[in-house]
Amino acid sequence: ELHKLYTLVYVLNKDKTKILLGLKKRGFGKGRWNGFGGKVEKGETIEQGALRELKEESNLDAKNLEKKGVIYFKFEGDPVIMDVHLYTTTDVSGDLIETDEMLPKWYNVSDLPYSSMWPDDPIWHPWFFEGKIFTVKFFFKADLETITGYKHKFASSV
Ligand SMILES: CN1CCN(c2cc(NC3CC3)nc(N)n2)CC1
Repeated sequence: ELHKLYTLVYVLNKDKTKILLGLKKRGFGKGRWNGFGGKVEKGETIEQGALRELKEESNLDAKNLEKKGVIYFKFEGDPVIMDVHLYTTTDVSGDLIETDEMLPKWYNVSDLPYSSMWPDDPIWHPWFFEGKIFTVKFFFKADLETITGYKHKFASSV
């Protein structure tokens, strides 16, 4: 099928009590808090794309990224599936800045602003915070709000 590759990077503090989110200021997902990421471009690996987007959107350099999963999104009436490759890191350098794309803010992982996040987040976040490696496929209505179903698998690697 038709798949378009995207990345999503969550930066956590060393004791994993806090997570860095960004408020998307324009484009797809404008007005929602999310991790950092974007499209994977020709000529780069998915991981290189994740590092590039983190740097572009937050000015942070991740020393290494841990692959945590792949989230597939199918939207009613759209044949193209979004493959969102999920990474995490606790090892970043550089000065966090607000960019044209993102307003950054550290959140307690116990108190995330789910009403201003994508509706799928509360479904897969528990698996992510439990350190599981997973794939999940969401079926959305065209309104980008209504989830008509999802199917997930736990994996040893993705
Ligand atoms: C480059 N970005 C990364 C993040 N991403 C999404 C999407 C998403 N839900 C889909 C219904 C839209 N949920 C989260 N948490 N992130 C879209 C592409």
